[in-house]
Amino acid sequence: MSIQYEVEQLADSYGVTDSFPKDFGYGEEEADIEDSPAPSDNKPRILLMGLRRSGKSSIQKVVFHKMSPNETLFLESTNKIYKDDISSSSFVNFQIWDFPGQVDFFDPTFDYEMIFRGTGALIFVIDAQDDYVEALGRLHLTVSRAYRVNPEINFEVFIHKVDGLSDDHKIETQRDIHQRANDDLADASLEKLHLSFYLTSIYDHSIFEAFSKVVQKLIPQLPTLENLLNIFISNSGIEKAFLFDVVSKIYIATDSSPVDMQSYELCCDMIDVVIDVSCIYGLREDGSGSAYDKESMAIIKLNNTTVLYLKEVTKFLALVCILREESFERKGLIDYNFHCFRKAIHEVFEVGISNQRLVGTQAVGSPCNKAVALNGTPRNTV
Ligand SMILES: Nc1nc2c(ncn2[C@@H]2O[C@H](COP(=O)(O)OP(=O)(O)OP(=O)(O)O)[C@@H](O)[C@H]2O)c(=O)[nH]1
Repeated sequence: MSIQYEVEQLADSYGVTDSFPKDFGYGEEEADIEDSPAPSDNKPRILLMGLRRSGKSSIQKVVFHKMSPNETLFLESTNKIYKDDISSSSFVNFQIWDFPGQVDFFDPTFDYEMIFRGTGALIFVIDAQDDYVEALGRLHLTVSRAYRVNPEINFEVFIHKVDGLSDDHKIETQRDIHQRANDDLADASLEKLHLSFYLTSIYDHSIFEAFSKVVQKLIPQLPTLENLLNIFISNSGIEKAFLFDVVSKIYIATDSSPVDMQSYELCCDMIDVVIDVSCIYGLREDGSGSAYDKESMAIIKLNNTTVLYLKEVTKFLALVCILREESFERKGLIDYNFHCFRKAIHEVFEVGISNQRLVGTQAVGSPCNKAVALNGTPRNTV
């Protein structure tokens, strides 16, 4: 049971003391106070850009609005910037701006400096099933403009719709796009501008994985979360643990062992099952109540001696673990360690929230604005 000590040490390193309030209710007023720390337009943003029909709106709808991939076939073309504030339902307190296909940087009504200044990440979507030469030109123009305004932005390139490509074709497309995009940057003496590439599709979990990585880069507490997860799993005999944003199923942190897609998919499926069952049988007779609350927990034993263990951490976050049946015999220890882990997570975000308040007066576009504000644990004090 050494975890408690180590967890407390970590929390202490964040300046947490025992006198911190420990009531983490889910009352509506509490949520209101923390959910609206700034006027919505000032929230850090993630931009979705790319050519027409590359799949931007589909990505946003599938990841954050539970739209089924097939329904995206009927999405209409976006013709103005669509600002989606997901902070009321998600841990990550940011806005996603979905741009219409062609953004004209020379249009005087388009204030791109203002937009890029408050941006944490710019996702550029390239349709891998289409000829991507034009998209590469657009990518270069967009990232070079954005970089000049705000070099702190994370530039992420989604090579999208790869469900239609064979495995060899996927690798070849990624290599080619990577090479050409970086050559264009080198020609413009922009070697310092770093692009990250992901192969994505809305028809599998790759889009959630890619979005997880994009969001993780914007979470300042990530190293602490990873440390806490490492301590938790090594003291509990757990093989893999993910900290999930329940609503979007993006994982905001995991322990440092490598992520394999199958484990991630298994945990995503578990969240779906738990929420679906809870929606059907967990609400009160008059339909009130919540499908996910403090009591939410589930254990699923698979027929291959694997156990899945899910528990609520905060209003928006759940811990989902994969472990062997033998390790689950020490369930008491796991539950106790989880209790310490949960407490530490709350404390980490308490500190995050108080720090946010301190820097809250800083202007949009200042370096600290790159990190997204987080919907940690709502509290009743301002
Ligand atoms: N095969 C496949 N099709 C996709 C994928 N993502 C999106 N699509 C399809 O691509 C088409 C265009 O998607 P949209 O999301 O409307 O594209 P957009 O980039 O928002 O388009 P604009 O609003 O015109 O800029 C739709 O028919 C989607 O169903 C994917 O991962 N795989």
